[in-house]
Amino acid sequence: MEAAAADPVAPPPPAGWEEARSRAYAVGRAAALPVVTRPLVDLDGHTLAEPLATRTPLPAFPTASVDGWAVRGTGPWRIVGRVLAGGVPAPLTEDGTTVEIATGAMVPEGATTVLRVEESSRTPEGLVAGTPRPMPEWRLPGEEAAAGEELLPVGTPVDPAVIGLAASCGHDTLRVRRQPRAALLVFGDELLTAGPPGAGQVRDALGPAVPAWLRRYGCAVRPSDVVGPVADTLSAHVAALSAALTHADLVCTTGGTMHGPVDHLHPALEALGAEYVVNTVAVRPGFPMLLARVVGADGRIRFVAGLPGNPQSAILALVSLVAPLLAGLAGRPVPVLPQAVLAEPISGRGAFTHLALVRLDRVAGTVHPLRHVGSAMLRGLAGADGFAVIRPGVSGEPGDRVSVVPLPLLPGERGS
Ligand SMILES: Nc1nc2c(c(=O)[nH]1)N[C@H]1C(S)=C(S)[C@@H](COP(=O)(O)OP(=O)(O)OC[C@H]3O[C@@H](n4cnc5c(N)ncnc54)[C@H](O)[C@@H]3O)O[C@H]1N2
Ligand code: MOO
Repeated sequence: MEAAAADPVAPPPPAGWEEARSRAYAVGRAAALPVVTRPLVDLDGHTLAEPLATRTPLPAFPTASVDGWAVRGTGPWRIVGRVLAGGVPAPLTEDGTTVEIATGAMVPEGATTVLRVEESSRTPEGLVAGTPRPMPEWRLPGEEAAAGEELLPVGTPVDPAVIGLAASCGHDTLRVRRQPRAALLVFGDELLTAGPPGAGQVRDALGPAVPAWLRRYGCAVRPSDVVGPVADTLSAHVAALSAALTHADLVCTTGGTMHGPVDHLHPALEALGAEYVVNTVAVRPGFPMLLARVVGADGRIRFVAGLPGNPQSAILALVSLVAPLLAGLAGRPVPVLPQAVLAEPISGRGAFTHLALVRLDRVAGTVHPLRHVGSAMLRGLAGADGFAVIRPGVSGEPGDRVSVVPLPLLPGERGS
């Protein structure tokens, strides 16, 4: 029997959507960005490259938690001084004495308790009287953390809460992964870059939008890193990609992912010696999305994410492939998708995963499919919180728990 000859033009089978995400994360993790030292003010959005440990016990000294009187022995007490926050007080050496103390001040050695100012009174002789509460009114050293204790693991995203904690632990700088640098090349020289569409021309909707999404995923994108429309020739595509790859860790491209007469992305990747990580994904919409890896002459690894030209499909490729890639590059854990309950049916897409635009009802914890969700449309996306994942072979029924791929929205957007 003769073996069937391989069809030289047959496309590779598409990767499953989950598999594509795992591969994108794994190649990013294997090429994690270099570790740098940054001052606290520049840390927001970075990722810890070392565990966050406290340099001292927290608190570092016995700290009064109320304004009042640090007393020794039983009262009434004779006033021998005052302790304000910021210094080391002299010890209280004699029973029956007290010092006035401010919240946050170091409790003097020898003090037996602290009496709240509003629960104290003065005797006619000018002594302090009152009944201290049974619970201590000061914080003990190490109550929150012991010296050297690890508070957050490697891979933790740095947010304002983490920055505040790092400062309270005595850090001036932290070791973090360098922020990824991204570039965008818009393919399709028929696109309009200003004014209303018409007469066969559409506005470039991705050149203005994709950099903003990339910044929300933590990338640095300079205005000069956004280039296009690139001329519809192979040489222009190769030149634009080569230039962008010299400084970007990730180059996103839009359009040209298929094999039409002016689709030059695949031949350009071949010319650059890129290897596919993912070449088409069994997902609707967004099927032609791709991710490729380019190893430079210097050994540095860069990535090209090919976002399909249909605008909603391009964003779908961002949330599907680029988000896990960036998590890997930053050394973060695999992104875990939140779940929600479907409020209305959503059809399946046969053997493909269906990513359906949904709005989240934050009170009910349900997701609702939107209208105007064609892959060439952006109207649905502008009201969406993310995409419900309808797995291959099934349809989504009301009451089903489904994973939701979130859009990287900020607080206050979509009414949250
Ligand atoms: N024979 C086939 N043709 C197509 C298939 C297929 O399976 N067989 N798949 C379709 C799917 S699905 C998609 S998605 C697109 C992907 O095409 P490309 O990535 O090659 O993109 P283009 O052909 O350049 O453009 C597609 C579409 O999107 C518009 N576009 C492109 N860039 C932008 C932009 N920056 N802003 C707004 N709109 C943009 C462009 O005008 C086209 O209408 O291929 C299908 N074809
Ligand atoms: O996958 Mo295309 O993105 O369906 O329009």
